Amino acid sequence: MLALDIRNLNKKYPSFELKDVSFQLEKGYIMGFIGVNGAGKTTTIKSILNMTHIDSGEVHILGRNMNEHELELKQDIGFAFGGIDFYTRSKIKTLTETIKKFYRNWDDETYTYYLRRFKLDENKKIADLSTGMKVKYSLALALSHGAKLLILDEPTSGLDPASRDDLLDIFQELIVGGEVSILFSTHITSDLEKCADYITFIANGEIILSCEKEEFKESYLLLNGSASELDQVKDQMIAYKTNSFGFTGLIQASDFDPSCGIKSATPSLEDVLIYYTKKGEQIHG
Ligand SMILES: Nc1ncnc2c1ncn2[C@@H]1O[C@H](COP(=O)(O)OP(=O)(O)OP(=O)(O)O)[C@@H](O)[C@H]1O
Repeated sequence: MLALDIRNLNKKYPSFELKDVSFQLEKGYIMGFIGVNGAGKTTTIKSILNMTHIDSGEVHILGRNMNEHELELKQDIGFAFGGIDFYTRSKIKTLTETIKKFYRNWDDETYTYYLRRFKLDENKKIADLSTGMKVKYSLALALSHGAKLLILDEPTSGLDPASRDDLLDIFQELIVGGEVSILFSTHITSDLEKCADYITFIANGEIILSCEKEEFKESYLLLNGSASELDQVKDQMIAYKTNSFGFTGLIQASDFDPSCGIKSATPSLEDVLIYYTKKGEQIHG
């Protein structure tokens, strides 16, 4: 069963456009949503959650149409956009009392567990929390009402390395059993190396590739060659940089003929992001 099924989302801003965005997330898995600044991650996430008007397209969550079943579905979705920046003069305790009333399956025990795990003091005011603490508080809320689908926009970006590692452990704990699915956007590719099952990559409002993580990496090759070998592959490469030894660049695996003798290796996710960003340009290293 699909936890998330997004079909042909289109949305136009004056200077940006989501173009036919489609991807699917199988129930019980973690999907990392990657792309550079301004690629359209937040716009896609807001479109999924009906927080922005879309021009066309359909979103199905846990088998139901989001437009037709938004209120029920929001009970099953935990979402977080960075930290909380409203009711900043309230204490955590007071804000939680208000928010929990919206959720049928709110669980005080789970909430207390995450407050402890994130070392959050309920008596602190929102305004007095650090950026990372605000992120942790919004995650504690998202995790405490039995959500079956978590949609998190850059959940790890304000966190220190130990907290980030802990959060990735929590993600992995949550999907055990196959009932919970997670979509999270990030720039931190090491987070994805650690815990994503699937990768969806967006650039300029278009989905470039959405598939299982290893398949994603194997779709590309990192080439290392001498200056004289560059001419053989230059036109097929996504991007490359030259140095005193020759060149390094990214190519679609299907565009590469291994018999040409140029050294190739599977790239890291970071390599794919970096070179794709420079698509069409030549980087002088
Ligand atoms: N309300 C809006 N009105 C007009 N343009 C917008 C609006 N919201 C976003 N945009 C534009 O849409 C583009 C995509 O923005 P979006 O926030 O979706 O990117 P992102 O991939 O989440 O980037 P980042 O990694 O920086 O958060 C940007 O060029 C942005 O300026």
